[in-house]
Amino acid sequence: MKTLTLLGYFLAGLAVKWAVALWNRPRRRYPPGPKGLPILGNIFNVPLENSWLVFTDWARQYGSDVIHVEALGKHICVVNSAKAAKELFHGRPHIYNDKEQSVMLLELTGWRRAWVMRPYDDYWREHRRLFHQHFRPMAVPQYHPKQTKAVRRLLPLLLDTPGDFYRHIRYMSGSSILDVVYALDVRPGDPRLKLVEKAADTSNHIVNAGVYLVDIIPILKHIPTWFPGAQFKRDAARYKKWVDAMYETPYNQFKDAMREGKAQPCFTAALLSQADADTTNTPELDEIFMSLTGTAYVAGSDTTVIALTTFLLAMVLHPEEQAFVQEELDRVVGRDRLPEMADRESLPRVTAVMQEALRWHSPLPLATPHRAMTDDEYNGYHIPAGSIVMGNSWAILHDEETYPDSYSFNPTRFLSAAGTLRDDVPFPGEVFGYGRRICPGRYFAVDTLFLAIAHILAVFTVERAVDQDGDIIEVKEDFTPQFLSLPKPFKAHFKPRFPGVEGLIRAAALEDS
Ligand code: HEM
Repeated sequence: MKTLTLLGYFLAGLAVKWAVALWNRPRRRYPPGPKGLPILGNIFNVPLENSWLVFTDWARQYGSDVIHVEALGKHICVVNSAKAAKELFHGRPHIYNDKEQSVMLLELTGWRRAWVMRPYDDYWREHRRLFHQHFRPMAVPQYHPKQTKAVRRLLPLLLDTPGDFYRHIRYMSGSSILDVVYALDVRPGDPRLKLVEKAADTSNHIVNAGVYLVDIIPILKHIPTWFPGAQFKRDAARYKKWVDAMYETPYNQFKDAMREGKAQPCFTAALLSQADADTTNTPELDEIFMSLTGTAYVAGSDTTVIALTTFLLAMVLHPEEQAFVQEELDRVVGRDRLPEMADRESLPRVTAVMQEALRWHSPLPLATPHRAMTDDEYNGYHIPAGSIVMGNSWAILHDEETYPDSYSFNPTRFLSAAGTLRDDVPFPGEVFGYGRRICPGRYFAVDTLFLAIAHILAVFTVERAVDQDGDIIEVKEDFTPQFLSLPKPFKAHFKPRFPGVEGLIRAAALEDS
């Protein structure tokens, strides 16, 4: 008992010392933001939902494109303009390309292999270099046949069970990545697809859950799983099994197939054959390759699904924009065949609608948080080393000067009077993040989106569904408020556009199987 009392005094003493040190630390001129409480800072101001909207309002209210809040000694800076994002993330790469290290994600749940979260160091550089070789603009056309196949397999699913469109799109996006990465030909419901979906869901769950106490007090990672309040450790242990299996199982299966001479060309095959024959079996190299291949699925699948679901919501809400794109598809592609990648130059309206869907509501409105590696100054304000620095893509893509009437869904903003793509309205690149950490899968993603949008609008009109009584089911512009933000569930109907659609769809799906 006496020991416990002494321990109590000791901990209380430590807490007071920490609080006094925090209170007495030198005051710096941070970027403006809401005034916080002593010690606790802005802990009660930091928005947990739709934070991009709150940060956008603060930027206006405080008249600064970079704003600052502090919670329990942690500094958070939010960059709300394209100019500041360019200057900081792109212009000062040695400062702003690091990532915050989460104990929950990286140490407890097996996500250490997700190099999207790795620090800005040589290990990350090696991943980035290898990934870029296979996903740069010159490399991605090799994937077009597989992407086209996946999109053409989506069409009969939408025709037969349109009500399940979200599940079908998830299948299309996931299966195309598994095909490109491991040459896996998966059908809906395939256990290999289920495995990666289940593992990927854990990262969404953790990220959307907000802050874990163990990330604030890392020593908690040592408490035993049976301890009261250690639910996070029990969850982490469960997640780790799935996450490890997601990284290891398809990769090891592919290596087995390669040994048996049955491997098909894909990203994993290219990595393995590129490696020096003597070193292919080193555990270090296997770790890097597993990290590269598994992360492609996690980073690329759900983001693409969200972008496509957002596009579908926009089509249901704006039938006139849909008809505008369909007029182009009928004129360029006709009704005797399906669109192809080669049609892209002649389909600027399809590209415009894709860009507008990404701009209107990006899947990651705050991209992913970066971390300042050293102290810095911006516009006379101090940004301390260790700050979390977020690019507010939502604010940048709703800047009225660049995108007038920015809340409206208006694909023609990207088109000239002659109907070509304008080069004075920027591609909404902030959707893919910032600086050296900008999404390296973006060229592949844009190709998938183009193909999917062109195919869907060529054969279907996406419209409001009707209920059992024949009444139209209304749809609202409503998105989930967390980090990965997608349209809240809505109903849509996929109406075949012309007689003969069904034959076209089934023939193409057969051809590509
Ligand atoms: C519409 C689809 C996509 C969106 C909106 C998207 C968005 C993003 C964003 C916002 C980041 C973080 C950038 C930053 O930290 O500043 C990122 C990183 C990343 N993305 Fe994507 N992405 C998409 C598709 C893909 C695809 C298809 C792949 C793979 C084929 C991919 C692979 C990655 C990887 C590996 C990273 C980590 C890069 C690094 O840390 O250096 N993404 N993506």
